[in-house]
Amino acid sequence: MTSPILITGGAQRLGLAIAKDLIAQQHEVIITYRTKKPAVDELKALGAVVIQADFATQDGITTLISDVKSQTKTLRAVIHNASDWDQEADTNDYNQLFQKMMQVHANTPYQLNLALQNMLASNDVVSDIIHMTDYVQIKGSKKHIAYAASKAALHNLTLSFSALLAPKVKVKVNSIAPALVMFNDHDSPIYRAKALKKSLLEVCPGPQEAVKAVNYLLSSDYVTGQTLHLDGGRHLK
Ligand SMILES: NC(=O)C1=CN([C@@H]2O[C@H](COP(=O)(O)OP(=O)(O)OC[C@H]3O[C@@H](n4cnc5c(N)ncnc54)[C@H](OP(=O)(O)O)[C@@H]3O)[C@@H](O)[C@H]2O)C=CC1
Ligand SMILES: Nc1nc2c(c(=O)[nH]1)N=C([C@H](O)[C@@H](O)CO)CN2
Repeated sequence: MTSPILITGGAQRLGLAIAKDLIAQQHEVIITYRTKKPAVDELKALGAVVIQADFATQDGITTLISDVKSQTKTLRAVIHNASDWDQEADTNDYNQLFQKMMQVHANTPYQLNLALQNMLASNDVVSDIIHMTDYVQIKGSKKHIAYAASKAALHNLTLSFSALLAPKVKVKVNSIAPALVMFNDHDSPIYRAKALKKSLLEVCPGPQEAVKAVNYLLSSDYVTGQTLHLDGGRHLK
């Protein structure tokens, strides 16, 4: 019996690339999406289960948990990918910004992991939780302060849940910490040139770099409580 892999925020960019790759490997995939996009119908046509969910509210989290439980009794993995990259310059309501960042990047993975842990434990073989964090978990970010703090909190969940879910239940829990992996369409040429210079390799690898990292962690029998840094050597520059 194969158990599905749950990916939050799977309707675009890294989450979509990961979902398509896992479907191509014959995994059952469940994705959540906040805003309906053509990719949602594309994934459904490929056999994925697609669930609309906005984690901004407690009801959104609670409903998603219930929806997943109505879909399956077991899980092979949960990939916490859903994220907003918000910055302080875009608001003067810092309380709302901080709450929003913590809600999507820390509170949601925290509650989903606790609610779904038994489904992960019921999988025939070892299972995985993957937290998509960020390079800035180790150094902060002066332009995305609340975002960086929430990603650091998410990484701390990796440490706590890896200890909680082993050895009694065999669930590996790891962070994937990208730096610049995929530009946004609106990124200007000046921004792109500046961002590339921040790493040693000075490249933007694209979403397949995250796909490869996910597949490595899923294939591992011994990595847990770790961070896979996808940063092009930025930490040494
Ligand atoms: N791209 C990169 O270079 C980097 C990415 N990362 C991390 O990797 C992961 C994937 O990155 P990327 O693909 O660029 O992510 P995106 O910015 O494309 O966001 C992924 C999805 O998250 C969804 N989402 C945002 N907020 C919520 C919410 N409250 N409830 C439900 N869904 C929500 C978005 O939905 P909607 O479509 O409705 O907006 C979006 O589709 C993220 O966690 C990101 O922080 C880290 C460093 C670099
Ligand atoms: N949810 C998102 N988080 C992040 C994104 C993104 O597009 N969506 N992008 C980045 C940058 O690539 C940054 O790592 C380099 O400038 C960070 N987080």
